[in-house]
Amino acid sequence: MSSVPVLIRLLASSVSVANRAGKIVRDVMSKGELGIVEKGKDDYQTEADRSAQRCIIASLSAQYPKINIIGEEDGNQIQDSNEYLVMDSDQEILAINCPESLKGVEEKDIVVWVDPLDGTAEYTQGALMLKRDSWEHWKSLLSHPFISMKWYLSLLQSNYGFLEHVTVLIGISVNERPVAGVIHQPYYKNVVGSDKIIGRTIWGLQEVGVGGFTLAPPPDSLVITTTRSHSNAIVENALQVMNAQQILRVGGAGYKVLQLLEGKASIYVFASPGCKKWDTCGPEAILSAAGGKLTDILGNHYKYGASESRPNKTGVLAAVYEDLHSYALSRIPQELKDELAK
Ligand SMILES: Nc1ncnc2c1ncn2[C@@H]1O[C@H](COP(=O)(O)O)[C@@H](O)[C@H]1OP(=O)(O)O
Ligand SMILES: [Mg+2]
Ligand SMILES: [Mg+2]
Ligand SMILES: [Mg+2]
Repeated sequence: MSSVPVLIRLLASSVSVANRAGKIVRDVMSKGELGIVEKGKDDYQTEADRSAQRCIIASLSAQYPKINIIGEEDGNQIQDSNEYLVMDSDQEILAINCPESLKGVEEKDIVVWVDPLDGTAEYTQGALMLKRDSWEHWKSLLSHPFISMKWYLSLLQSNYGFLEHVTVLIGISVNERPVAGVIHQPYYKNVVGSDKIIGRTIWGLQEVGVGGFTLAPPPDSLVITTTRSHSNAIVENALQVMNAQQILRVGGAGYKVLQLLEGKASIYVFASPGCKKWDTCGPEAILSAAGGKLTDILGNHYKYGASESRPNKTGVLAAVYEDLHSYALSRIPQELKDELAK
């Protein structure tokens, strides 16, 4: 076991712990007590964000004490409880042949960025639907004098779908660059034979490739994926200049990169400082392992060293093909770049 290079062991542990974190996310939702805390404008934290982060950080730091692990949520890193410790490792990942360039990486060279729940806005909005799932409740809402049939149906349809946008993100960086990552989707539904399976885990490793899903080419027409809960005038301006056939507005950085990987969207455009290093490290690692590119709106790569500032101040621009990324970059007006870089 110890002959397996630390980077491979860490990725194998990250896959296992992300699965467990996804179960925590679902369990908090089923219990119905979300414990929502407002951190800032349009910025929330729930019990699922806190518990999933405790699980990931406690488990990884117990096994890799010298790695620098940085999580989105504050104040819950140190816990005595062993309740959340996950010491399993994904066997498929453990069997991977480590690329020569990563064999010599030591714990002290690694920075891990953890987003225990990406898409918190969508998670809390999805809860609205699940919590009140009794038919009696929905029937009484329908007869309410101020609720129209149209509003009622759109609420019913949309809120369930939001939960699919939720992901757990673990990004592994070495020398400031993301080299491996995990995106776990706790509410992904799949049917295999007669079994219904909930949740899936996508991984990527530099020079090796990606797994846990089927990589697909981008759509024939230009489809943008972007924020649905953190828009503003500059974000909209950057979308308009792309000349796209379709704009998909979905939650979470992880989910949007998944849409690129699965051929549902051609480019991810977000001209705003809202995303942080833990939002992009894992997704960027997977996207680049698949041959794609994630940068800021100016076309520069973010750095993932432990001392880097957390916000991705100059936005996100990503695609699974280099030429799509270059096209998108060429459409962004200089004034918009200047405005974000200010
Ligand atoms: N203004 C913002 N404030 C807080 N978090 C943001 C903001 N904008 C983006 N994010 C984070 O980036 C992710 C992707 O953004 P969006 O869904 O708007 O495209 C969000 O799910 C959220 O991560 P998180 O849910 O982990 O807090
Ligand atoms: Mg958050
Ligand atoms: Mg996030
Ligand atoms: Mg988060």
